[in-house]
Amino acid sequence: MKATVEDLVQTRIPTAHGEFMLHYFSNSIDDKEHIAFVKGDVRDKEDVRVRIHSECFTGDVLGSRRCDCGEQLEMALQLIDQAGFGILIYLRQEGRGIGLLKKLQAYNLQDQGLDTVDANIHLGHLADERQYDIAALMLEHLKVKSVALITNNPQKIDELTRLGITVSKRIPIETDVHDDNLGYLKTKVEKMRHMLSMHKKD
Ligand SMILES: Nc1nc2c(ncn2[C@@H]2O[C@H](COP(=O)(O)OP(=O)(O)OP(=O)(O)O)[C@@H](O)[C@H]2O)c(=O)[nH]1
Ligand SMILES: [Zn+2]
Repeated sequence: MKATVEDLVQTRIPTAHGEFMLHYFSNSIDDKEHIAFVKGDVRDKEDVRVRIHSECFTGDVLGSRRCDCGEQLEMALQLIDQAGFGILIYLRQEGRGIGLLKKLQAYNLQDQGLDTVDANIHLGHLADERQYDIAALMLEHLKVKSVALITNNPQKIDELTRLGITVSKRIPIETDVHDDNLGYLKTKVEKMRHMLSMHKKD
């Protein structure tokens, strides 16, 4: 049976990047609270700026410098605001799908010398367990014609395309490289094919 999503509540959220409508979705795949944060009118539009952001409690909420998530979240909202319309999909796939507990254990393994990929594998997981079916269904529901995807990750483009979404463009989202995130970003480039230029800020 085909998976489904249901747009249960829409509510207005004013932000530093203008006013958004928060769409709370339920779905037939998991019991998590996935969100589409929509600015302006996206219906039947081409090249809609879309960020598919995976939950990162440490980066998004606590401002951890181990990763680039918090900065990317802010940048994505800015990019959407600049266009006047767009969507931030917030998927509850903490720790690339392995959950917060395992991600924190993986951090401790990384402090012992493993990289992000090997730490996941050491814990019995794949390097990346995320799925994008729910995001694709949300985009279908919002009637977006084509997507300018805000990402450095080619796998996200491949997966969305496989799921029937037209990705017309890619918009890079690069944050500053510093000592705390250098290893993490290098592993993304070397092992996960991320398109990052790795400019270090002096
Ligand atoms: N397992 C694990 N997950 C991590 C780690 N660091 C960050 N994450 C999670 O990674 C997810 C973000 O994915 P990233 O690989 O940083 O970036 P991406 O979303 O694939 O790519 P972009 O679209 O270019 O940002 C979030 O769910 C974070 O919680 C880590 O060391 N181990
Ligand atoms: Zn993060």
